[in-house]
Amino acid sequence: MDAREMKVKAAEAALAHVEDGMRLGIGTGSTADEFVRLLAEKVHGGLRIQGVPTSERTARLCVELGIPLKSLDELPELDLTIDGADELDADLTLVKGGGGALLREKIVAAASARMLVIADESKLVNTLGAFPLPIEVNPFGHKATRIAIEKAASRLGLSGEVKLRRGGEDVFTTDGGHYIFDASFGRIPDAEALSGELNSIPGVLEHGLFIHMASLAIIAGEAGAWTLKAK
Ligand SMILES: O=C[C@H](O)[C@H](O)[C@H](O)COP(=O)(O)O
Repeated sequence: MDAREMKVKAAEAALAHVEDGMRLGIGTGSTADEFVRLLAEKVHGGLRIQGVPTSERTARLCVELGIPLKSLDELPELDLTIDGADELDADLTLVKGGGGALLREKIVAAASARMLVIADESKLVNTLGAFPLPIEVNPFGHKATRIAIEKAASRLGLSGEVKLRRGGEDVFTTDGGHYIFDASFGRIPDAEALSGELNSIPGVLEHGLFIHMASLAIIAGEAGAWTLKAK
């Protein structure tokens, strides 16, 4: 089974958690896209849901496939969000933002009663940090913000390149018009401490560590899909 087939397996298993009438946060990325495609089939078969997309990319795919959408302002309380991750550990702490959608993803997940993560087994790690941590920042003063991020990391004994994400020739900008730094700190032994340090920097809008947000993960591997529950 290749990575794409595993993503489809995880997405299929996630569909079992979607109930008629739900207000559903819809994630971003290649795994979330597989979920959207399967969800669209259910919607065409009569399932009634209202979706809130976590990015313009997901919104476009949902519209193309006929999934009814609302904005989070129209539907500020959600039953369930289903989203992918770049990394997750056994405590269901996540690294997200590889696709640049982390701020909206975190806002939508925080507005949801439950967050369900779907991933292929390559995303499950013992310690987070092999995937560079995305940090969304205000373009204003972003160089000063980078220095503040490096200093904050060094207070925790972390170091590594903090690189401004580019999209081709240009600086990558998020749906909200912000920049992203990808921080290669290596292993993150204390995600809560790093989160606290990053959140105290004024130019940081959000970081990709999702802590105590997901209640369940569906991981797909060669042997099929299995679930991991938050402790
Ligand atoms: O910003 C993007 C999101 O956090 C994605 O959910 C994450 O990057 C995982 O994406 P994929 O399913 O493509 O690996």
